[in-house]
Amino acid sequence: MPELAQVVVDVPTMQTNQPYTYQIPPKLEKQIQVGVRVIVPFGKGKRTVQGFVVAFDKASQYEGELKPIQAVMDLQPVINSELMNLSKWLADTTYSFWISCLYTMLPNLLKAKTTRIIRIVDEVDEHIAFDIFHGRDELEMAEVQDKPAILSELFKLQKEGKITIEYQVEDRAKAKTVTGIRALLNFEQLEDERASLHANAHAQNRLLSYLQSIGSQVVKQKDAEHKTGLKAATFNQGQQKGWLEKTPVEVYRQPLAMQGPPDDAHLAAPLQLNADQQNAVNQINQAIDNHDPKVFLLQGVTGSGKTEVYLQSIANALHQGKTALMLVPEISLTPQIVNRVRRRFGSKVAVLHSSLSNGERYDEWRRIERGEAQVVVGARSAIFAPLTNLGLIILDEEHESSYKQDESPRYQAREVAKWRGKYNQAPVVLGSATPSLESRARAVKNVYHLLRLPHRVNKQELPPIEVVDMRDEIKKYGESNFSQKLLTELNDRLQKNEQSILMLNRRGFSSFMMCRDCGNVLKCPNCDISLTLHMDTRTMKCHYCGHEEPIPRECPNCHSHQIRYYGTGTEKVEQELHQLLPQARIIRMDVDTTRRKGMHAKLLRQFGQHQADILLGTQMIAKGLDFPNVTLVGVLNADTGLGLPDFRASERTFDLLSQVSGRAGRANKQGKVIIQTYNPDHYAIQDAKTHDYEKFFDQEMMLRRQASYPPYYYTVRLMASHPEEAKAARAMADIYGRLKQGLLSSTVILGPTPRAIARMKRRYYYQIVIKYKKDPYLHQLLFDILQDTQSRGFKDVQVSIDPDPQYFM
Ligand SMILES: Nc1ncnc2c1ncn2[C@@H]1O[C@H](COP(=O)(O)OP(=O)(O)OP(=O)(O)O)[C@@H](O)[C@H]1O
Ligand SMILES: [Zn+2]
Ligand SMILES: [Zn+2]
Repeated sequence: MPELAQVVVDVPTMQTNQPYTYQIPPKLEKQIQVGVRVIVPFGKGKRTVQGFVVAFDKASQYEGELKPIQAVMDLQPVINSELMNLSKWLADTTYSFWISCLYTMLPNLLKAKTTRIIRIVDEVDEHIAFDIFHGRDELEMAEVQDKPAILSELFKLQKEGKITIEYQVEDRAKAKTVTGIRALLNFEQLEDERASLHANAHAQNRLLSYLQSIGSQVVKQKDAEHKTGLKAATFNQGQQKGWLEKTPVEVYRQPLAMQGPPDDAHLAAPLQLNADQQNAVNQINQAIDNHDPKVFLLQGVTGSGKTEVYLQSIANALHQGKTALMLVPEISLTPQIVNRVRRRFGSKVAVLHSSLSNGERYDEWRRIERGEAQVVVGARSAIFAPLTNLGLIILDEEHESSYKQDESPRYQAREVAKWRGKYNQAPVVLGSATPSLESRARAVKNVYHLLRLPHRVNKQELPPIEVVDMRDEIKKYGESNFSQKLLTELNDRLQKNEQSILMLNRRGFSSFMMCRDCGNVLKCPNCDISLTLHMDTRTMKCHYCGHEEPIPRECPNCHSHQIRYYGTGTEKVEQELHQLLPQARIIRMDVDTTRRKGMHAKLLRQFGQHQADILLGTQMIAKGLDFPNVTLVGVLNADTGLGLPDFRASERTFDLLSQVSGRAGRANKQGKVIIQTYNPDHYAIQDAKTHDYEKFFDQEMMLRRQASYPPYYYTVRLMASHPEEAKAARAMADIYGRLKQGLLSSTVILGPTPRAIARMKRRYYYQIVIKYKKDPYLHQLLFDILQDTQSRGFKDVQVSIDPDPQYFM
C-alpha cells in the first residue's frame, strides 16, 4: 500500500510545478488513485486547495511530519495515465504550469468548482438507499467526501454501474431528462382493462397492446408516440386510468451538430476509391496494422477526396478494435464534415467543439471516457479526448493557425497529436491542400511521409482563376466592391440557375460593436482597445486581458438599440449587391447572421437546398464546403492580409485563396474563380492563380531562409509586462542580457521592443523574439528565467513564453 501521494496543487507558480508530498490517511487508502482530484491543506493556516494526485511514494524516504490529504473529489481518475504523462510533457515544452495543463485536458464542468451529484441509476440495497441516500435518489458529493466508509461503498457501487456522478449545471433539469413512461400493470391486468373498453376505443386499445409489449421497461414517451402513432393525449388518458406512470428518463444532451438521423440502421457505405486515394488508404492502413507511429502528410488538392481517405482509414482502425481521433479547425468546418463522419459511423461518433454547452461537452467527454464512442471529431482541444487504444489521429487542414492555442498553455495540437501517436504506436495523418511550410519541409526531408492526391475526384481541372486589378477598375468605373468582370459572371450564373460564393476577406480586421446613434465603441475597461466579438462563446472578449462580457443589447452610453457589429463590411456589400443584381437571392454569412446557435448550419443547409443563388461571407465560408451546384467563386478583396507585419502573411493569403477557389466546380460542372486585388503581381496571388503550390513553396522557402524564419529556424517569443513602462523595459533588458550571455552565438535575439499594442490591462508590454536552429542551452535557460522572475527581484513583472508563436503583433 502506498503511504504517500504526490499532488500537483492548484497554485500556479513555477515552484508548484513540482508536486508536493502528502500523507494518505488510512481511511482514504482505497480511494486515492493517480489521476483523481483531492483537497489538500496548503501553506499556513487553514487554507485548502484542489490538486491532482500524480504519483505515489513510500514514506521511508521522508522525514518529519507531512500533512494528510483531506478529501477526495472523484471516485475514479479523471486523468488517465496517458494524459498524465502528456500533461507533464506539455508543461515542459510550452513553459506552462503543470496544473494548467491538467485542467486544459478536462471539460469545463470538471474545471470549475461545480456541485457534484451522486445519483442512483440502478437497484441498490435498502441500507444504502436509507443510510446513505436517506431515501432520495441523489446525494451531494460534498456531504460525504470526507466519510471514508461511505466513499468506499460508493466506489463499489460505481464499479457495478449502480450510481453515476454528475456535475450540476444550470440547465440540468431542462436538458438532461425527458418524459418516459412505464406500465403500472402486468400483462394480464392490461388484458383485463382491454375487456372493459368500448369497442370503438381504438387508440386506447393500441396503447394497451403497446404497454404489454414493453413489459417493465421505461420508454421515452416521444419514442412511444412515434412507434404507436398515438397522440400525447392518449398517453395522458392511460396515466389517468392508472395503466402507466410518467417518469423522467436520463438522456445525453445531443450536441447540435449531431442532430439528424441518430440511428445506426442507415449508415452510408464507403465510396469506391480512385487509385490515388486507394494508395493513400493502403499506406495508412499498413501503419495502423503495424503499430507504426509514422506521420503522413496527405497533400491533396481541393476536392481530391481527402475526407474519404480519412473515413476509410478510420474504418480500418475501428476494424482493428482501435479508436480514432479527427481534428478539424474551428466551428466553421463542422456541420458538413461532422455529418459525413456521423453518416459513416453513427453512434460511435462523439463531437467536441467550442459551441457545445458545458453540459453537452461533458456528456460527450463521458461517452468517450466510458468507451461508448470510438471516433472523436473535434476542434483543437479535442486532441485531449480521453480515448484509449488510439489507432489513428487525423488533423484536417493541418496548416491552420487555430491549431495553436494563443493563451497558456500555448500548445500546438499538431505536436500533441504526434506525441499521442508515438505513445499509442499509431500513425498521424496531416491533411491539407496547402500544407504549412513547416510540414512540407519535413516531408521533403522524409521526416514525414508524403502522400499525394494531385487530381480532383471528378477528374476536372482545378477551376481557372482570373485576377482583376481593382486599381484599373476604380479608375474606369469608380468606387465599387464589384468589378465588371465579376458582375458579368454572376449574371451568367443566375441565368443558368447555378450558384456562386463570394468572399470578403477580413483578415487583419478586428470585429467590434459600435452604436449607430452615438458612435460609442465597446471597449475593454482595462486596456486601450476595443472588445472583439466571439461567436463560439457568444461574448465580447478583450484579446489582451481576457476580460469577457455578454454581447450588449443596448448601447451602454446612450441606451440606443441601434448597436451593431462592425468589422466585416458584409452588410454594406450585400446592399450594393442587391442594387446591382436585384433578382439574386443572397445568403449573408458573417458573425452577425450566425450569432444565434445553429444558424451557421441552417444557412449552409439553405444554400445547399438552393434557396439562394449567392452565398456572401467572410473567411468562414472559405473552407471545407462541398456544394456541387457552385460554379463561381469570387474573392472581393484578396490582399487585406498581405500588409500585416508578420512573416506568415503571404502564406496565409496563398492558403486562403487556394481554399476558397476550391469551392468551385466540385461536381460535374466546370467552375471558375475571380480574384479582385490591388496587388495583382504579388507572388502569393500569382501562384494561387496558377494553383502552383510548388512554386509558392520554393519562393517562400527562399525568403524564409534569407530572413532566418521557420522552417529554417525555430522561434520563441518572450513577453514581460509591468504597470510601469520603465520597469517592463528594464526587466526585458535584464532578460536580454541573460539570453545574450547564455545562448549560442548562432542564436538570434530580436528586441526588446514594445509590443504593437503596448498597454493592456493597465500593464505595459515588451517582447523579445528568439530565432534558433539548435541551442542546447535555451530550454533550461528559459525555465530558469521564468522561475527567477517569480522571485522578489522581479516584483510585479509578469513574464510569459510562447514557443513557435503564430502571430507577432
Ligand atoms: N472515390 C470517390 N468516388 C466518388 N466520389 C468521391 C470519392 N471520394 C470523394 N468523393 C466525393 O468528392 C467530393 C470531394 O471530396 P472531399 O470533400 O473529400 O475532398 P477534400 O479533398 O476533402 O476537399 P477539400 O480539401 O476541398 O475540402 C465529395 O463530395 C466526396 O463525397
Ligand atoms: Zn482588456
Ligand atoms: Zn449609443
